[in-house]
Amino acid sequence: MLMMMNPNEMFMQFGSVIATIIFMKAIYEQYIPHQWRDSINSYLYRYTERIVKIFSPYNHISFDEYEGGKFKRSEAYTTIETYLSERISMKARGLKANFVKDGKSLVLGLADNEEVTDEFQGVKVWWNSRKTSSRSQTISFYPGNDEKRHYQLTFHSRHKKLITESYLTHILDQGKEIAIRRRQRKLFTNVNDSSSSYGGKSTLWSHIEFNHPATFDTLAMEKSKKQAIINDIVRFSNAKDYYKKIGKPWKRGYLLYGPPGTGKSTMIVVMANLLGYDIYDLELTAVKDNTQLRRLLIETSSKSIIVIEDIDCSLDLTGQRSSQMKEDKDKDNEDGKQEEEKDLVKKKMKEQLGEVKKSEVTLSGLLNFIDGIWSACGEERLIIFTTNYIEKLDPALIRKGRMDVHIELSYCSYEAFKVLAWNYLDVESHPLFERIKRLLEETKMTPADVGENLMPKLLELDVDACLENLVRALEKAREDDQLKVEQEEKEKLKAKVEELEEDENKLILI
Ligand SMILES: Nc1ncnc2c1ncn2[C@@H]1O[C@H](COP(=O)(O)OP(=O)(O)OP(=O)(O)O)[C@@H](O)[C@H]1O
Ligand SMILES: [Mg+2]
Repeated sequence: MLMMMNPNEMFMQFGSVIATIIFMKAIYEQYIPHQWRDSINSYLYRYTERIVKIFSPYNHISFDEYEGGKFKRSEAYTTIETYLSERISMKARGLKANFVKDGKSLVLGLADNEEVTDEFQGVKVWWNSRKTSSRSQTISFYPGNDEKRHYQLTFHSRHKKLITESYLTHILDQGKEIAIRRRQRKLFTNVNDSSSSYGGKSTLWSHIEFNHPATFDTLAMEKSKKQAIINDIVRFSNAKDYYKKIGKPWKRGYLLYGPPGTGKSTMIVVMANLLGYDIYDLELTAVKDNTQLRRLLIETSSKSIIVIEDIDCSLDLTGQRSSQMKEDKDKDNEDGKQEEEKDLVKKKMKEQLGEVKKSEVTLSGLLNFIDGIWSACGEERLIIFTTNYIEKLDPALIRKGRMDVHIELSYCSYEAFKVLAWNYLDVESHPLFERIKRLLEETKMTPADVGENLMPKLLELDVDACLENLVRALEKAREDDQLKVEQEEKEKLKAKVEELEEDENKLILI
């Protein structure tokens, strides 16, 4: 019939069909009560959908919001919700906003009955967020519809293998990663009685929310060295199968060493921020004994960094195995004695403050903690030691397999200074940079001190004043170094003279 009509007639016919549909819709919305319309709509939708499905070349997979009745939210649904909200909801017209757990940030997701497309290896798929409501049979405190939500994935049946074997795994992995990045991270520290509880269980760790702004971009360090560290930790965090293949626990040790104020603690923070890990700051002197040390390790969660700062003066571990080696070294290293006294004073002060209970943690307990049988409990963990004196540490403590990567954080180089100049003053070049470069080559100044000298002292930012302030500080440090060298020369000369006088006296006596 259609073939015989001329375009005008066809247009007229088409127009009258549309007018009839609009008229029927108006009658329907006018006279059918609202609460019936929902159920009629869902019946209509369900039956049309069934008919469409029979003839359609497309497959569908549904992911219900709840599994096992109404009580347990499906993990797959939550992960897909996270994936869609981060990856593709921006393409959708209808969005809804939810708070994430910490109640601080809003997350946008797909509004109900919204459709959005995604692409995977060149294949297009469609995601629908569906809400169906049915009169609830159960007695509920909140009479009304028993709303059920689900996501529906639609794809062409010729891509069934790719979607079911790769795409679904891909979005679940991505969704989990996004969730970890979004979760509120924690900073744990050990307490020596299980008074605190976490997740409803008593634990030896107490925690606070961890929000530290430092990133690898703000860390003052040579670019190549920084990139090598980033590659190493990112490779580690993606190496679950690799560690399984080589039969090793999925953990990696880092020893950060260098003078005070060179960024060891900052490095720990930027590593945790990059990987989205929690930090367990382990104060060894507060650990009663090896058993408690093992318990602390067992209670740490995966995707975390276990930190022992200043390992050289945490416990008297170094004296337990290499006393002979230490004595030899101290003999010909006078300032070793002063350091020794300094550490002893530090420890005595802590004991007086009652901080240092007599801890019975032994070196072997610690060695096993890091790379023994116990170290295999839990996975995806970094263990980081920091120290100002690497030479004091027992070789067994820092061998490969325990401390796999040794990273020296040292005095500020010119390249590191430029990172700080950008962080503090938003400048990438300046006439004073050449002078500062030369001074940094002649003088040792830690990034902490460089940063402090760059910090604007006035309300408004005066870049020249800040850089001039740093130049003055570097020149003063250079003078102090020269004075110190002259002083040491004088000491040596004086000691030499005394030695000669002694020999002369001996000669006279003979
Ligand atoms: N390389 C760096 N990049 C950026 N900031 C740094 C760097 N090194 C030190 N700082 C700054 O100096 C301060 C001290 O740094 P940090 O605590 O990391 O030093 P540290 O090496 O851990 O010192 P210590 O050995 O005394 O514990 C921090 O506020 C940090 O912002
Ligand atoms: Mg530190």
